[in-house]
Amino acid sequence: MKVIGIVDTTFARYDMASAAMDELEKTGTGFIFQRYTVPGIKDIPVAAKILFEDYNCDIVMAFGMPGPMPVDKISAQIASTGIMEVQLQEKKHIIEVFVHEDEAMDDNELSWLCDRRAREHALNVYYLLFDKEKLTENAGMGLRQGFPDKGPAGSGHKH
Ligand SMILES: Cc1nc2c(=O)[nH]c(=O)nc-2n(C[C@H](O)[C@H](O)[C@H](O)CO)c1C
Repeated sequence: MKVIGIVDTTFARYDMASAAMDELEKTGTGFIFQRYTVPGIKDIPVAAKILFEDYNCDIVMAFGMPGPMPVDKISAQIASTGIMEVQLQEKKHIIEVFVHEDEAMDDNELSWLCDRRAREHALNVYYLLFDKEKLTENAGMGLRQGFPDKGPAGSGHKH
């Protein structure tokens, strides 16, 4: 039985964690969740570390929403750096699912984007845990989580 850690924030304006857990439950079995909600993105790294060390998580999904102000962008950079550090310390993945509030033009698009990105990254987590070859099949395919995929570049050059 694998343990999937879920960290999310009260700062975010959409419940991405519930969307991801719903998607994972539709996709397969063989895992349980440990959820840990913190105030904001800078609180995520230590929450993820606690989930790995005290709750035996095998992988963590980290959901956060940086706001639109320069101070929020700096907070996102700090949070990401901390998340990287925890991944290297623990030798385990943290899939960072951040939606910047200014990626969307209005609240409707924001909620749509959050839901899509959370669900698509939930599938990535499932594959990382149970079916790694599935991701290799899609290597170089220009996949995006949320907005439409970009697809592979060109068709002329083959290795
Ligand atoms: C400026 C700022 N911006 C954000 C943000 O854009 N998104 C977010 O989730 N949290 C933000 N926070 C809160 C911090 O991440 C953190 O929760 C507090 O500093 C308490 O440790 C802060 C302080």
